[in-house]
Amino acid sequence: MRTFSLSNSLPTHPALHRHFKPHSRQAILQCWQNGRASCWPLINSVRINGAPKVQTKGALIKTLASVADVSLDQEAATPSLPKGDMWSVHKFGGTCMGSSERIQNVANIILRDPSERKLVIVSAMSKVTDMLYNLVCKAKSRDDLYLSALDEVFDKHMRTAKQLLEGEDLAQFLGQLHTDVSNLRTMLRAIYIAGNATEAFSDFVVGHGELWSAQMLSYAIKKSGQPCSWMDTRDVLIVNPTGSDQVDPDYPNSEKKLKEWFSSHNPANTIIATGFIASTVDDVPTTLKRDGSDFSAAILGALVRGRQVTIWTDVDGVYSADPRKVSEAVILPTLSYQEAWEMSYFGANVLHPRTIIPVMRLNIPIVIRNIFNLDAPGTVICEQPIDETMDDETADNDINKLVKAFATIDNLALVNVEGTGMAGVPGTASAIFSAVKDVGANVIMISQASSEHSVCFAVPEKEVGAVSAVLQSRFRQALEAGRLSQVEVINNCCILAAVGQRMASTPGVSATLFDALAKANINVRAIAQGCSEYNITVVLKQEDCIRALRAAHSRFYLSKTMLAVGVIGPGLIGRTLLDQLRDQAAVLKEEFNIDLRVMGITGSKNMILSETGIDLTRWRELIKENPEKADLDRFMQHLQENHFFPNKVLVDCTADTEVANRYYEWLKQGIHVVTPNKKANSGPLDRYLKLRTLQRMSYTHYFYEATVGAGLPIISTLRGLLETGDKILRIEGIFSGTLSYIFNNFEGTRAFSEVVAEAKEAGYTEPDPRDDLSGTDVARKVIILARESGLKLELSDIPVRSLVPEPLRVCSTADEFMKKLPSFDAELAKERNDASDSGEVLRYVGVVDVVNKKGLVELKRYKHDHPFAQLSGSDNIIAFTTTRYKDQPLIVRGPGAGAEVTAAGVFSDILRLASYLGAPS
Ligand SMILES: NC(=O)C1=CN([C@@H]2O[C@H](COP(=O)(O)OP(=O)(O)OC[C@H]3O[C@@H](n4cnc5c(N)ncnc54)[C@H](OP(=O)(O)O)[C@@H]3O)[C@@H](O)[C@H]2O)C=CC1
Ligand SMILES: N[C@@H](CC=O)C(=O)O
Ligand code: NA
Repeated sequence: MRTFSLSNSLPTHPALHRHFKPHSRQAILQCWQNGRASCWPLINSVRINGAPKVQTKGALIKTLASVADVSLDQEAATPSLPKGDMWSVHKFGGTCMGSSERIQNVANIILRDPSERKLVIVSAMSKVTDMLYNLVCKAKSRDDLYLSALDEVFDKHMRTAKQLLEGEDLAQFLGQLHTDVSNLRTMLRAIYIAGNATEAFSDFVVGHGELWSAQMLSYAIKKSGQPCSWMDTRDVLIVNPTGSDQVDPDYPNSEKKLKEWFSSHNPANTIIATGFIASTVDDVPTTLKRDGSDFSAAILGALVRGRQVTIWTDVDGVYSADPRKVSEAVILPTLSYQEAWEMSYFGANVLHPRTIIPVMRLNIPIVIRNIFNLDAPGTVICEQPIDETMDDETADNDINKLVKAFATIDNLALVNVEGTGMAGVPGTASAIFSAVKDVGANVIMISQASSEHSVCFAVPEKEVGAVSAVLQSRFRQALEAGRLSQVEVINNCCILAAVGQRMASTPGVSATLFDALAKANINVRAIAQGCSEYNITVVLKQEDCIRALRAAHSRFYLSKTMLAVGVIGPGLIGRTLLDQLRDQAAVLKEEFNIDLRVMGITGSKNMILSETGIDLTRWRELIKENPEKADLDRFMQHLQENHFFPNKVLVDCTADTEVANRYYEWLKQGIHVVTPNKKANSGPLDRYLKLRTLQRMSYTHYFYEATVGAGLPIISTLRGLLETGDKILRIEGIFSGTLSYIFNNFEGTRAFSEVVAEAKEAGYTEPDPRDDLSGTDVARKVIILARESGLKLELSDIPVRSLVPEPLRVCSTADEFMKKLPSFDAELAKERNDASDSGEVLRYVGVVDVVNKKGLVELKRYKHDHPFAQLSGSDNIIAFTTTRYKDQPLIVRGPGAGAEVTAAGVFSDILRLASYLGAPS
């Protein structure tokens, strides 16, 4: 018993009142009043009142010690057993005991453990239990091969022992092995003759694997000079069978037997005990069934009141998600018993729930460690662990820390029983589930909305046929009478569960989970969360499973926003963007928690794809040296099928209408779109409206800032005005970087065609400069802004003044056009000179006249002092006249074309997307 005395100040100590609920306070005070009396049971019954730092019983005692001068004395836990806290309990599974080298390795680990007393539970050598079961099967089916199979078992142990042991120890072990095997031969012969074996017979045979491995390990330790005993746990562990494949430990009888064993054996301080095997109260050999050795370790750990139980496996600990599905999954340093329990249900590599119960009752920590990686500290499972890395306030506020882990269950079906006749009718749920029970189906989750019009539940897909049939027949009358409308089966479902004890009572956790799923465009079919709040379960489409797991994991656990990017059109803008992404990727990852990966690059002829992200320092070589034939369908599919990244974006850096026509399909599939290509927003109005409607209805984003004024904030400024309730009256300006450059530099000293060639060279023009000179590019921008302002205009509604000489409109290529342009220089020179003669300059302007619902594009003359006459380079200038900006328009001005600024505009749309998806902004 632990006993302690408390100072006089305890009853009034503020910490006592702050940290503990009334009944706990009472228990503590009772301890205090009893002075050195037996307080541990009372302390054990104390329920912790969410006191952030006082979350384990150990921490409670420490807190009491600090606030109230508690002095701790420790006496033996059980009079005839060595003191509880001295015992360090280990369990080594079959893989750890797989060969002589591995057994020696286990011995070394035990030898290095400095604990005063060690209790080590071992499984049979790997595969031996199966070999032994197989012997029984063969004998039962009168297959003579059981004899040679028994020889194999014998040989395996003899070989191992010979490699591991020597001298007297070896002789003793082999002597025992001979005796056991000859007994087994007799027993198997009896089974062979009877053609049958009782469970006790079978358990007796199968238990030999543990007997031999425990003895070998015990000799190996002794060989190194440390005294060691071995324990046949059939002498100690008493269990009661409670059904097929299940037993309950009989603690009082086991404790009694354990004390007797200690007094009769007077064992060494290190004891190697057999896992898996036990006896019934009638002294019949039996086993602990599935996960038996873990269970043995937990029961024995509890019986000796161990300090901790270490379960040695071949993984570094418990992961935050299945690492085969989420490569960013991390090892959890701590888990509460309840969390481990939840995780184990979902098949995580943790203990079976029943193996947790014995130690959980006594708050003995379980440590999961990797025998093949001793440097890994493993995962500690204990009563609500304290995360020492964060202070209480952060812990409470940080939603990302509240969810510990995520898990999934595949191949489920949802059954939805629906109808108006269910509401307020007691017994409906019971009738449904008793029918389900009758066909032996396992109900994995249940959900019923409070309107009571439907109950839905998930079962393994392979069981749903039987469930559906039994419900149809059991509820035939109700279905025929219309009280139930349907028993619906939804196949191809899976479950995603978020697990974390601290989710309890914390607002925002489920919102964050659902937000992450919505942003990854994942539809949730059903939801369940018990009041314990340890687990939020959502049912999803099977095909979304891994994507959902990754979206949720990255949102909560890594708080990194992962975005898979597909770049279409590595021309001037596309390649500049790729270079900017290359230069900025590391900073975004480290400082902004945004993980951008370019998963594919495609031009019109060639493409390259990657599963994990293209090396952007080498993409030019890769696409030249090892390309695939370009195929936009496959390109999109590649991005879509990569479940690794929950969020995907296609960046269209072409000027192609065919590519733009695909945005609708991409958005519909949950792929975000970012583009500087004007074709979609200035194409047919109905197509544009359909696209915008779809995008507004979904969580999928479509950004196109660079379509007007390149990197200048034109679209976002306009949106800001509209969204805050301003009314746009007129938008007017110089929207073409090319035409701006041309007229800023066409000053009479150089030919028109020469200046056009310069603009093309500088990267201001469209792929075909005729798009700029014809006024079409300006008209497209006018249309984009007009539509954004609510006008329903078509491109053909905008009259344009084309600067492309009539005969050159038919040139088949841009190059041909550029070659022929000089012969038409005289025409524009005249127009320029006329303007100059009257003290004016030429400027190509666009206007969105919202008041009169029209747009226009024209070549106008301006006086030298007009702001439009003062531009330089490729400057755009855009003036917004609005209800709020009426006397003085809001003006945005700056370079409106060019590779760097345009690519930066596209890049900043990608980052805006990342921030919409949850990245810090
Ligand atoms: N230049 C600027 O200042 C600004 C440009 N923009 C816009 O940026 C976009 C790109 O312009 P820019 O980089 O100059 O053009 P480029 O001609 O340099 O590049 C176009 C790219 O698109 C590719 N491409 C064309 N059709 C397809 C297709 N069907 N499938 C896949 N790839 C295709 C081409 O590939 P391939 O070579 O294999 O045919 C090429 O890589 C245009 O929409 C333009 O309007 C917007 C604002 C400013
Ligand atoms: N060619 C365009 C590029 C930007 O959209 C221009 O010159 O403005
Ligand atoms: Na812009």
